[in-house]
Amino acid sequence: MAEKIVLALGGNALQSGGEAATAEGQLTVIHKTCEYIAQLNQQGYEMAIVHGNGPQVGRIVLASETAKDVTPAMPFDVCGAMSQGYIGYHLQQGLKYALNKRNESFPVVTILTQVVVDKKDPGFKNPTKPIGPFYSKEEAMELEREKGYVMKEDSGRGYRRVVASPLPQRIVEIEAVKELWPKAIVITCGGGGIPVTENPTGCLNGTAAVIDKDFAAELLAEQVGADILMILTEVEKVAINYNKPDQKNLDHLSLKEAHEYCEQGQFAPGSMLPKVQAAMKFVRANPSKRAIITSLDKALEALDGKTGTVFTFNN
Ligand SMILES: Nc1ncnc2c1ncn2[C@@H]1O[C@H](COP(=O)(O)OP(=O)(O)O)[C@@H](O)[C@H]1O
Ligand SMILES: NC(=O)OP(=O)(O)O
Repeated sequence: MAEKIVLALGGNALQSGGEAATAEGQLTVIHKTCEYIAQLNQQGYEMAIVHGNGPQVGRIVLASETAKDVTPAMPFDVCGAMSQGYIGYHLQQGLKYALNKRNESFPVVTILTQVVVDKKDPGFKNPTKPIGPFYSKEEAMELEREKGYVMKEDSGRGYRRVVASPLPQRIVEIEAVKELWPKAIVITCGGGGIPVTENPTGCLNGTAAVIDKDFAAELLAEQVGADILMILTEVEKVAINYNKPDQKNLDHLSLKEAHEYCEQGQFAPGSMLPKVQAAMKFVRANPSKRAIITSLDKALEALDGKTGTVFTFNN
């Protein structure tokens, strides 16, 4: 039987580093990304794709705020929905092209996905999710003063606006995902899902936040019974002493080892830490399964056990 994979696509799979997040730039990068995904499809894996949206939703929010004198600014959740729509559209186009080249006519579908979060999630009081472009320290301080943004340094790459990132609790469209999965490559929970809260009558309301796509991918992987959670980012392996002379890249992490390294602060919050935590959560819930963190171009090799950092429950 085909193995089921949930793929979480990081920023570099959608946009090249440092460049402005233009639609054209994104489509060019996505075409390359889709070549790798089509290879996985060719190998017979059943896949769902979850993608990030930090740069995109940040720019949509900025554009909307800038245009507020001519048309009312869009609420944050609507900006999230717009980012799901346009990234999904690009992935559908890129995947169709890559599959056609291989004479495969597999359907590809994007599901606009809402994800329920808890109104009382502590994430609402402590913004951590970086969105939009990078700024210098001086620009960041001015934005804090002028617009009331919360700005934070992002992994040595510059300053970015940070917003609330509550944990995903429930995927509203999960039944549709399960229905479509065997018949199509499903793009779902984009940008971690459109964050909504649920009132006691079951009514859903959009909320101002950006859910972490690695945590949403993990929740999805659990709910569809995926065999593998694969988190694709810029680095081939997770490291300890990252960016230091004694950096050590890791081939394998048991739950216990990963926990110890987290305690030591080896993984940067807002970048590698949520990926490691998502991988740990998946293997804790599925002790016989594995999670992998690697780069997009190494995905196939990592599935063959040749590279990447593999997380398992035990050693
Ligand atoms: N311990 C670590 N091991 C490897 N990479 C790390 C580590 N700590 C921080 N990083 C950085 O985290 C980045 C991944 O986070 P990020 O760029 O936010 O993810 P995404 O690909 O989802 O956009 C890596 O490219 C690397 O620069
Ligand atoms: N929503 C989200 O996690 O986006 P990034 O992967 O771009 O941070």
